[in-house]
Amino acid sequence: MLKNKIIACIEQQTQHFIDTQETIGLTAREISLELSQKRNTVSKYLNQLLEQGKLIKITSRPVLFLAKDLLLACGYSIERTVYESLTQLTQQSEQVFSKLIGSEGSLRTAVQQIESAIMYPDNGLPLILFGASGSGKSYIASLAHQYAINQHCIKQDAPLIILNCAQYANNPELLSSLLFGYTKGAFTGAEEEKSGLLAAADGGFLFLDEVHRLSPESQEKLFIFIDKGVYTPLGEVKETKTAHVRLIFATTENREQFLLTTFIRRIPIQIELPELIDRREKERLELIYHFFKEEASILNATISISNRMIHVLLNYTFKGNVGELKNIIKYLCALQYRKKKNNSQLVINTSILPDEMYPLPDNLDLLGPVKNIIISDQTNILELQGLGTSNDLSKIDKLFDEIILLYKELDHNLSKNDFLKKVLLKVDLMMDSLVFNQPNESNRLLLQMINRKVKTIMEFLEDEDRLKVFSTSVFSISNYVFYRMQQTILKEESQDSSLLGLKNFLINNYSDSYENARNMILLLENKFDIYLHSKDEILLTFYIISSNILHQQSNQIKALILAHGFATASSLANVGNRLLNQHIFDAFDMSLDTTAQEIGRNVDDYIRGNKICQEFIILVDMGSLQEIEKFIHPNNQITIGIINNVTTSFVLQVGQMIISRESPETIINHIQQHHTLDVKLHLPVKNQRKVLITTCMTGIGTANQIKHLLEESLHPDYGIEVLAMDYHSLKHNNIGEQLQLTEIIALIGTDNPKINDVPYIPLEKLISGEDDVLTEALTPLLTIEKIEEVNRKIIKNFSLEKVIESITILDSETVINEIEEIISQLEILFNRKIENKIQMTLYVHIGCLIERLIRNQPILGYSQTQLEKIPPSFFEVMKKVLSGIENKYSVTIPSSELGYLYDILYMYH
Ligand SMILES: Nc1ncnc2c1ncn2[C@@H]1O[C@H](COP(=O)(O)OP(=O)(O)OP(=O)(O)O)[C@@H](O)[C@H]1O
Repeated sequence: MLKNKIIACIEQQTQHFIDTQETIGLTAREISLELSQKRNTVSKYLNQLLEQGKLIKITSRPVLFLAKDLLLACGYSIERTVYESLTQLTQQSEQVFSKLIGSEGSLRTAVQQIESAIMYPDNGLPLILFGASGSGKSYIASLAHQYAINQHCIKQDAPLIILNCAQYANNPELLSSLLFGYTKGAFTGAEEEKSGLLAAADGGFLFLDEVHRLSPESQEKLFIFIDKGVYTPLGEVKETKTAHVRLIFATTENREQFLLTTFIRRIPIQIELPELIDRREKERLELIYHFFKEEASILNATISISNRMIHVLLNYTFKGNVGELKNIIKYLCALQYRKKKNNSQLVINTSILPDEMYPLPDNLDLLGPVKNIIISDQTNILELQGLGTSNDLSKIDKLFDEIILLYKELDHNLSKNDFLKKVLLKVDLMMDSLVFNQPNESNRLLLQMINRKVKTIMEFLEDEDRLKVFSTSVFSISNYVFYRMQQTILKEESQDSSLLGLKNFLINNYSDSYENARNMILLLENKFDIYLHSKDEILLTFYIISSNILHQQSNQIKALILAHGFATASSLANVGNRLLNQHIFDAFDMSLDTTAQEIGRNVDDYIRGNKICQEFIILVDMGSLQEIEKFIHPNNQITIGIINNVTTSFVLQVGQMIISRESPETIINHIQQHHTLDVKLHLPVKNQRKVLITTCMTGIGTANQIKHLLEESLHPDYGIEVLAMDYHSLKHNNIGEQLQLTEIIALIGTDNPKINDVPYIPLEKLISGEDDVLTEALTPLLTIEKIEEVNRKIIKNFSLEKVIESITILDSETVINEIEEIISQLEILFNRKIENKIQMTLYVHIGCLIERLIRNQPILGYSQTQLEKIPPSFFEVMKKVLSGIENKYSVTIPSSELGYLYDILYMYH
């Protein structure tokens, strides 16, 4: 058949081309002459073969055809069917590492190191790859071999011999004989001489995987080979052998673990491959798309993958790294391939994931409705990732040109104010158009990733007190970065003097905004590996001016929109701010399953982090109001109005009232009168009762005693209440009605029930006079003189006698003497001086302990595993020291109580 003849002819000539780089016999005309066929007929078949992917076409003059599979087999990297020139084809093939995803990212240094190792005269340098299973060691070794061929460092047919040392780990002799070969009679069964893998790899590469499994003897033999290029087969006594072998080692262990230091020192190029999860998100996404594309090509099918599935694959920690990711994708495709009907797509969604990948991440709802990404063997992955060229880029360039034109009019026809107004309007419009021109579904993942990172950058700037973080601005800047990332070729920087002039104008007039834009750009470039221009610097400066995100004083109420769904709240806030022409609204976008606690915490952080505002209005969507109320920190010195509605018209209505400088109380009252909506008003702490809490594990009676001691130390005019509370209720966060709308100043007791954000003062610290927590807690409420007065009274009222008297019904003097005796015995038996503060703790603790045991209420909660860690000798000593108490009060001290005493003596301080 003519078609086969044409193929055979082209294959022959392609081989000739590979060997000699000559292009004879590769044109349609030459083939038709060779086969004595009409040129038209040959051309028709050539085009068919091209469409079937068997040939590639070089559209130079004359047009050439080459056999694709043969080129691939000989190490050419073929990514297209049509090339403009042979140079383009060969250049691409020289870039062997372009096939390695991440070669321009996380593996960039690795690739540079490998290239240097290979090009090193005369025989290259040995190198070792450190990396977890599946991180790409074998793949990189094969690419290194290919690279060496393409660079003509080794011959076209030079071998790549691979040996996994782990397979022979239990038989080091066999491994050594395999590697170095052996002589006849070297060991039983060695009936004739056999050359080893070093000899087989002569002229090429030997890749030793899991090299840490090589015995120290073999490692030593190898390093002699590295040094001198000679080795001795097993059983050989006289002669050494030589070979020219380039060595690549790999191991999953870290370098110190198994390798001889003498050996590792011989390997100058040492390369660490990162774990998959530590690579950039963009790179992980590219790997996912790449492996699906590979499957699409192998199975000759189109694959439809849900965005959720991509999200899961993107965020799952694969212990087997890239290799495992590839296997999972292969498994999923194979599974669906079996079910595939003629010509239908393979549908890949999370329902078919293997059991070990459950539970799925809980933020899947952030992705919005399920959308599918379609991949075939023709898919351009860069475009799929949104990294292809885009017209929106020109939007930025166009805007910039307009700004330059306006700038040229500045001081002639335009005042500074008018110039700024016009430019800000244009910048706002462009930012809006970027935000509202939402990307397609496959790009949404990328946008979400960018959004997260931009947020981190903005939060960093906020921590440095430079900017305020608003979801709205995070979202706008993310969109900006997203569109900026779509450029593959950068438009040349304009050398226009107006650009420099404009930059200076901003530096002179808006230095803060300009500085912030510059800082932001540095961070963005770093985080996203993109290069941003002076134009970006200028546009972002205008954006910062316009969105008013610099930290400055303002007495306007702030409004926060909280809504479920990706960017729902941000979009509403953007609309509100734009239409009202002021930055009033900030936004929190929440996924559907965000817990009440998280919502509360976010809002509380936002409010407390916002140093410039004392009054807030929060608009929430259905069902979030109660939770927010619950989690707002009681110490806030602010007024918050919460409204359960987030429609656009409502956002505008509230915004109008804020612009009219209505107070939150008025806004909430107005809404209550005119709408049937759930609303809440949270008043500042100024108006709340200030409370000190006392508590004791032994019971409310003791807590009451401590309360009295405290009350004696606080003048009633100070307006500070003391409340005795049950320890166990506090521990279970059961704060109770009586503490609502109160400000808890501090908690004093014998053990910390750990209430969020409430400072705890151990009783013994009050006794020893070492406490400064109370002073700190009282500072915002009392003058220095009054605090000193309180401290003086506390020293008097919290003497050891008085405290022991209040924690036990027994005679305090006797108890103190008994504990004193215990402490001095402990000092002798443990041969250590017990510090003062530990002594105080022991007085309070043992006092309570005696009281508890008499009441038959010992603490039993000490964990068994912890108990097992305590040396038995400790129990023996304690039993002895405490036997007096056990006998006198007829009680038995359980091990768990001894456990707490152990903690006091050895852990607490
Ligand atoms: N950066 C990458 N780009 C494209 N494919 C990759 C990349 N890294 C690894 N792979 C693919 O992942 C699979 C696993 O990689 P490889 O076998 O090289 O890992 P390894 O580190 O040698 O694993 P092991 O230690 O388990 O032998 C291979 O099929 C390889 O082609």
